[in-house]
Amino acid sequence: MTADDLKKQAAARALELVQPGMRLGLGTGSTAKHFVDLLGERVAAGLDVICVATSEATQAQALSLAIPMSTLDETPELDLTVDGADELDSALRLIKGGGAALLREKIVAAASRRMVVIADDGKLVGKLGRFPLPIEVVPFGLEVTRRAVAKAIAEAGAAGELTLRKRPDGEVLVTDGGHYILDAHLGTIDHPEALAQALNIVPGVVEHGLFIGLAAMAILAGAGGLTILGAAE
Ligand SMILES: O=C(CO)[C@H](O)[C@H](O)COP(=O)(O)O
Repeated sequence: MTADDLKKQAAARALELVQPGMRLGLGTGSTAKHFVDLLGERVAAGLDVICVATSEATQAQALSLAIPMSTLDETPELDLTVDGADELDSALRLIKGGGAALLREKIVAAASRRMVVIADDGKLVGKLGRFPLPIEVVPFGLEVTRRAVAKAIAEAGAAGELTLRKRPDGEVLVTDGGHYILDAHLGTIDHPEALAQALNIVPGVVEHGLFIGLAAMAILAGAGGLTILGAAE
């Protein structure tokens, strides 16, 4: 079974949580893409839902499948958001933003009664930090912000290189919100809450990829089947 098959299995299990009439947040990335594809099939078969996307890419995918789309301004309270993650631990603390959508992903997750993570079980780690932590920053004053981010990371007891994310063609990546991303290569994050708080107050930091206290459940697919973390309902 391929990693993509596992992602699809997790997405299919998450689809079972969707009820008619629900207001849904749609995540971003290759795993969330499976969920949106499967949801599109259910919508084509008559399921009534209204959705908000976490990225322009997901918005385009959902519209191509004729999924009814809204905005957070029109639909500020969501019942369920289903999204992928780059890493998670057993306390359902996440690193997100590998697909550069962390800002909208966090806003949508926070507007949802319930956030469910779907992933292959290779994303589950004992300690967060192997995946570089994405930190979204405004382009203005980048070097000043980079130094302040480095200081905040050190104060939270972590250390590692900060790299400005580039696109495959070598140009600086610009997010849907018009910002840059600094990836913090930390190796391990011993104190995720402290790091999140330290980053929250750096001027120029728009958002960071530590999602703490947002996910209520994770559906992890592995060779041995599905593992559910958190509250199943
Ligand atoms: O946070 C994200 C995008 O910003 C994604 O959810 C995360 O990168 C996981 O992606 P994938 O399902 O492709 O592994």
